[in-house]
Amino acid sequence: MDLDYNPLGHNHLVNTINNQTINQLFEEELDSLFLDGNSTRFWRLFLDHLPREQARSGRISRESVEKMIKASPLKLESLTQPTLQSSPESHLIDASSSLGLSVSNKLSESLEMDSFDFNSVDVLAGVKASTEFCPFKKNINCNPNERFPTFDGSCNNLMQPWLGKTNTPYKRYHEPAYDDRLSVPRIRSVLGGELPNPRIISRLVMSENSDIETAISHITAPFDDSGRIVDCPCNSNNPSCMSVNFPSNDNLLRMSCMKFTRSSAAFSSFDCRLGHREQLNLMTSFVDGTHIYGPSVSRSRELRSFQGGQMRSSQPINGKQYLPQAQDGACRGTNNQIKCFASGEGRVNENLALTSMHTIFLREHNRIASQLGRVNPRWDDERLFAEARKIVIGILQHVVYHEWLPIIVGWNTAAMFDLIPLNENRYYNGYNSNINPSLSGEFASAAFRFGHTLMRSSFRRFDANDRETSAPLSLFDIIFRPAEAYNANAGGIDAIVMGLLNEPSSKYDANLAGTLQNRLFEIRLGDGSVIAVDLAATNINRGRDHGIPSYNVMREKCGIKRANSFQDLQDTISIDKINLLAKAYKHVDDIDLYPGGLSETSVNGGVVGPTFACIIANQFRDLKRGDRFYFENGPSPTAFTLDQLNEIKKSSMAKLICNNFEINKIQPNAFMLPSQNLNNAKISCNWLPVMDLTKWRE
Ligand code: HEM
Ligand SMILES: [Ca+2]
Repeated sequence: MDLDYNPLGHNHLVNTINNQTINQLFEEELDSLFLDGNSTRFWRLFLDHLPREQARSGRISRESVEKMIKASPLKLESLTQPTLQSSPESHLIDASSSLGLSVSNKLSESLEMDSFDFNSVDVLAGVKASTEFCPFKKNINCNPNERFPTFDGSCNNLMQPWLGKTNTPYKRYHEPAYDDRLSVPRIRSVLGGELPNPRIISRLVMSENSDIETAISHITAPFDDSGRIVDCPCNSNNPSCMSVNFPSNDNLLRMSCMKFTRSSAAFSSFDCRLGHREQLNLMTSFVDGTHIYGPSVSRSRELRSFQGGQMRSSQPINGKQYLPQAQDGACRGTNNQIKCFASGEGRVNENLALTSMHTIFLREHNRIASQLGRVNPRWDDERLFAEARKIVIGILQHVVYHEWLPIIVGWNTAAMFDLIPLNENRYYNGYNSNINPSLSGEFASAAFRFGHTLMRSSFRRFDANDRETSAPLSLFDIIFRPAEAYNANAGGIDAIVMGLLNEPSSKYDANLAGTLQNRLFEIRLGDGSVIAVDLAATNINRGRDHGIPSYNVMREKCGIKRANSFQDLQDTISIDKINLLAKAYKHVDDIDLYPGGLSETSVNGGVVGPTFACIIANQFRDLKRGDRFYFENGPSPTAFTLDQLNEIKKSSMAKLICNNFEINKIQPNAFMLPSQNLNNAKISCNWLPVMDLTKWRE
């Protein structure tokens, strides 16, 4: 089922609202919003930094604004994503977008709109904030012949160069479900009263169960995406805070409440139309290796060695190539001896399994750059780096579309959604500049978080000959704790990768590992009290914060019959799980998308259930058709030659691991467990096709 949502329907009524009125409203809101003197000044400084037609008196430089931001009383560090720092740019967008939301509220009041009437939100969407209050930079100059994608994703789409760029709003597959249609989180039950507390849902529906998948290797789990959060104290009245109260009899996590900060606000469109609150994607949306190379030119430069096209690396144990060590330690329990790792993505130390995925791609980049250097001895560092990056992005896309997605959404869905790469000697001609490649809220805030249920609570480690090197690691011990990467006797990162290959993932279900539900980012205080995060409750709360539609709404959007009762869910959810949902929720329409989707039975031949498969498949189709640099595109001056494309199509996750680890035998499909029968039995690495880089000789 194709998902489509166009927020701009009826905007003829807007003609009554002219630019001057809008500007005046923005000015008034600016003055009234931040009553205490300091913050008024603070936000004014932000807004002064916006592109203005008339210079404001007392205007200050960008550097001063950045200094102000650094010194600001806002705490940028977040509890749930300690390494994600918001940039001045995203603060700016938050500030002006919040202003836009207040103006939207004022306008709907003054025009006596009924904010529950969908048309009135449409009317707002027809009104644009004037450029001085619109933070998105629109005058991006692109070079259409540039062969390499930008680091921040801009200029991928030459007609709308900001599509898919860092610091741009998410899109939606369905209209948002905010309680006031604009920005108030979805917390109202359809029966009146409040939706059930996310922690209670988490405990009733999502508590740990240790079932494992029988076919899927643990290596499916560590793929990650984007986002941001600011810190928020419990029970705060600040409208940005949405703490989750904990029941006093909670025996798994004794805490009065879980802190939770709403994601920053963003205008939902680049021309800053008023209307619903949107969220901001800090990373590019494309499958473009941002996690390897960083989301900006400056970050990419920090990660490069500037010799032979190589990325910086370290060799802490046994001469093995590791990610470079980070200067600042955001890792828990880190002291001077135990260094965190650095990569293109702040969350690289989140857990060691994720760190190990980053390590695979770092090694592959450097291996390819070295080989290219031998093929083209005249290429300088810059050229080698850029070409190796382009190849690595191609390999990443090939692995994701050819091997990984068909396992996640099932081969049939993948084929139906045009996700499967073509056979060799053919270019793909499905690129369409009208497709918006941005990530959708339903995808990022619910469906793609399915990975959380695949995480197991322990990780075994093996050497190249499948002998266990050391005792298993607990998930708890590897979250922001890189110490075991440096344990040479246990085989370091390499042994963790071998473990992921040989061990099943946790089952696809509504249950999350106990560490994720009750002990994530746990801090024990001197007085014996505990602060921790429940990731299940967080995901539910995040969905409400973002106005993500309920499970039933998205089910229907995906072409599955809308359920009128809990019993009606039987077409996608087994009875025992329906019973759990019915215990937690009063009405079938109340079920949040995240636990609803995770309760579904997996699609045939896939991991996720039908609703998440639909959201994920739509998203990856948009990411393919909307990506001018999608590796199979061509022929064009920016594309691979057919010979080169054929080489990229030889790549596989298994070969990536063979290329970069001491390993003799591996299952050809690394995302599936090795089998005894011929399907996926381990074979010698030498039997896997080898990419021939001489096809890049110039
Ligand atoms: C030990 C493993 C993992 C941990 C500890 C972890 C933790 C987290 C946390 C704390 C958040 C932010 C929640 C919020 O405040 O809204 C998050 C978001 C997310 N996670 Fe994970 N995660 C893990 C693995 C995964 C995996 C394997 C996947 C996917 C395959 C995944 C996909 C996502 C996505 C898509 C988001 C939303 C990002 C955004 O839009 O901001 N995570 N995760
Ligand atoms: Ca599970």
